[in-house]
Amino acid sequence: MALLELKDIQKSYYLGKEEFKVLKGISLKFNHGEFVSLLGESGGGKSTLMNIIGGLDSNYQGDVFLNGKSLKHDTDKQLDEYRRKTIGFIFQNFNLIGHMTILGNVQVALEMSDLSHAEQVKRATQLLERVGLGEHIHKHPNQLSGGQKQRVAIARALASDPDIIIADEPTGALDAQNTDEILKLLDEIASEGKLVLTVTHSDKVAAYGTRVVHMANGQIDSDKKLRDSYDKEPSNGMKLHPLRMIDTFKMAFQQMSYNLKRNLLIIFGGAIGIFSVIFMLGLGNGIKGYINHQIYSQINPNSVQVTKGKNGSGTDTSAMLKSNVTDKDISKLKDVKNVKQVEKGAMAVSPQLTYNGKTTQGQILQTYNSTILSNTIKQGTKPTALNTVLLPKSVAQKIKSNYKSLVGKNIKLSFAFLGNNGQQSLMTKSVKVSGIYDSASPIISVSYDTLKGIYKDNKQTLKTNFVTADIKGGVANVNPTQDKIKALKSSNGKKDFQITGAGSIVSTLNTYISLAVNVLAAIAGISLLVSAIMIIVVLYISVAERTKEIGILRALGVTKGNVRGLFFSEALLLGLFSSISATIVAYLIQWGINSAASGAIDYSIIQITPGNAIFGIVIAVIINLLAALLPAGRAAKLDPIESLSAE
Ligand SMILES: Nc1ncnc2c1ncn2[C@@H]1O[C@H](COP(=O)(O)OP(=O)(O)OP(=O)(O)O)[C@@H](O)[C@H]1O
Repeated sequence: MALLELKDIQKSYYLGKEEFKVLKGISLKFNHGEFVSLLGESGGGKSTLMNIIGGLDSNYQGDVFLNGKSLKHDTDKQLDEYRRKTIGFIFQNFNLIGHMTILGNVQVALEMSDLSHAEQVKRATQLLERVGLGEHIHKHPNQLSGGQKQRVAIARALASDPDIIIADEPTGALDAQNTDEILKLLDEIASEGKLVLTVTHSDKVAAYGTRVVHMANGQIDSDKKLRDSYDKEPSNGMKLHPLRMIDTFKMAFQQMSYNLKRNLLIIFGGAIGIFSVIFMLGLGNGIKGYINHQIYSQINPNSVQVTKGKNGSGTDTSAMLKSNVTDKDISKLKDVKNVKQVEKGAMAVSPQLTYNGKTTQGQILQTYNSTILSNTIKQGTKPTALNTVLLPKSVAQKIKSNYKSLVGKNIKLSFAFLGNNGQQSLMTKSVKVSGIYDSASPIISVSYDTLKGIYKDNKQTLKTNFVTADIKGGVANVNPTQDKIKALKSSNGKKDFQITGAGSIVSTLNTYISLAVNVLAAIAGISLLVSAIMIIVVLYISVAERTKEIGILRALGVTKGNVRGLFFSEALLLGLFSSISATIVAYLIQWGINSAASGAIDYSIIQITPGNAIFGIVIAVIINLLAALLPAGRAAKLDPIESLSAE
């Protein structure tokens, strides 16, 4: 059985609907150890035939058999494997990869083998030594002469130990001396049992082989044996596979370092967008944290006020005044998970304080509860004793400039109330100042029993306008518990428990801050869109620049998927580098700003969480991979023959 057999190969090119028949029925058989020269007029279809034999072109009629097995119905992947294992290409214009050293150019074919990196380097070096380039292995192709370049191409073609070497005008660009040396090498390769197929215009080259095949008019018009072919079986070849992911990463990294300046600029551009997003999120955390810190240093976050009635939300006091929380409601609230205790509360509006003939108006009179932090009481104590009052500092100052001395003094407290008969009248009581607390909210506070007593004195009953629920555990429990309370049905069977007081304002405030921060981060995110477009453009340019390289890699048996992977790896690396550098810079700037601001505010105003950094990195990688979709797809679809002929 012949190593390679062509049966009635026909091939036409079409210009519009017009058919140009190039190959009109070629049948040939080739064996191991042959050095065949294919001669014929220019444009006669020699390269076309070689592309078919080499598995670069599968669009033809007739059949090619390798060891009796037809290639005709092979899939793209099988043809990739065929090129990888069976074919070694040598081109007239060398087709070396410019950004790799010549060692790299040979080694790239071995990346698809099972050899370790050290073994690959060893084999590539040996092959380069064999073609006489042992001293030049670290040079780049542009530092070599034409003859030297062609010897690199020969070493590369031999790297994967293929059975067939296809050399399309291997000496076309060389002088006489180099031609002789290359021919000698090709003959040596045939003598090792490989089939060497050369396309040539030169009779001298043709005379060097074991057989000359001549083509005319798309057919074989002569097939002459010049001497015996070499009677040697070739070695078993090596185990080969498509590029592995790590290899595509390595190649993408090499390519990036070759175009270092350009890639650094792209990384910088991408990093600006990621930095803005991470930094905005960190600033948002800081501002939210700072505001909460300020508020929670004055009120107890784990204590929430609950009232009843649709309009009782927020600080709507008139609605709160009408609200009446029943004992049944209170027992329901006590049953809510994480509610530690429930305190009754009541309130009145427009309280007046008279001391030494001087009257001051306050805003709200409220029963003392745990929303007031005891550490904000700077003078005196809580108003737990009957008929005592706790004053906010702002109100106390209005009564007496030396407000601290008010503690222990008796003061007249009066406030309006809506009587049982619907009439508004005034209640008055002399109370003792128990203490003064430091708060932004001007609430005058007495105990529930004190207020109840005043009502009783006036023959009125005190309604429980609200209750204070103490929530167990950390601040994190507050919001979920508030939600559970809001979802409860009250004694009238409706869902009308409301959260009031500062706690509800804090959570509303937090929602607004988060919203504002997310809007800012989204605006910063627009720069990510710009960087995505930049990546698309850069990768398209990269595909255009590397068209020839893609052709070379495909000829070596690199699959379409590998080519796609190369560009995805490049995009992924760009995304990782830009987002990691953006994260580092964001943390550095956070450190700088927080240290600089530490004198003015005792709080870290920028708080980038690990979650923010991971979010930035993941977003960058996703955006870059999405941006790579089109260019990578385009690169994978490139036709290897057209790519090889790209300038
Ligand atoms: N992609 C293509 N589309 C259309 N026509 C093509 C294409 N490739 C080759 N041809 C035509 O097919 C014919 C054979 O080309 P081919 O390159 O195989 O010839 P050749 O014998 O190798 O020529 P040369 O000795 O000059 O290299 C030429 O007329 C060429 O113009």
